[in-house]
Amino acid sequence: MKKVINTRPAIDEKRIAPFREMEDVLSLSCVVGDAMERSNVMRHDMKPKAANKKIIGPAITVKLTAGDIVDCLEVFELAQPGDVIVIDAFGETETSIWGGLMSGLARNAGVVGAVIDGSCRDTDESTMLGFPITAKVSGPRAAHTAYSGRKEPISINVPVSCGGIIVNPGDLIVADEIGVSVVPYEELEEVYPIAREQADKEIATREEILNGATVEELLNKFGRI
Ligand SMILES: O=C([O-])CC(=O)C(=O)O
Ligand SMILES: [Mg+2]
Repeated sequence: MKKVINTRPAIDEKRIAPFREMEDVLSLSCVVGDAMERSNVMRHDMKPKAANKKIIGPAITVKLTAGDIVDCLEVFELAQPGDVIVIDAFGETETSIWGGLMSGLARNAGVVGAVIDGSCRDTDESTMLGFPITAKVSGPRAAHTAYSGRKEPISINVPVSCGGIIVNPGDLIVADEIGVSVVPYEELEEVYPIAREQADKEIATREEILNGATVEELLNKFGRI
């Protein structure tokens, strides 16, 4: 059975850290999407299914095979602390490829969340562990791995399609209760100052609105809402 396991190109944590420090920013996936002129925003149906907290970190990618999707048990040996596991399960909704025990293994590897274009289950377990999952759907039916023991076909650290967006290994994932934005690794340094500036403007605008500012006043001062 097909098995491709690539090594991810080295990640410069200095490019990732400023985004991690934005964890408290409200509407973060929107701010980051805006900073890329609305590109690289996943489909609306990619939503938190467990432990509703933000997921910020570089992607380790998993590509599964439509018609023969499996549990990606090998990814836990490859994931680095701080990683986000991004799984392309071809949007399959009737068979879950992630469960609560896998959340425990991911957490032990230091993984900060999973983003799945497909289905997950055992979401109560993942919430109990504080391990956030964003996925298309959730449902109880398992993949065949639990019965067959087969963990292939699988490709790890290849470009994948997730929520309608191409994700390369090392791209930055920003997921919150609203959705998921993806910053290509080579654009991190360009996108960060734009996102930070918009976040700061929004904080100031929010304050002005609480103090009763009008749309005209806000446009004059900030140039946008
Ligand atoms: O079969 C699965 O999807 C895996 C599972 O339940 C778990 O990790 O707890
Ligand atoms: Mg389970």
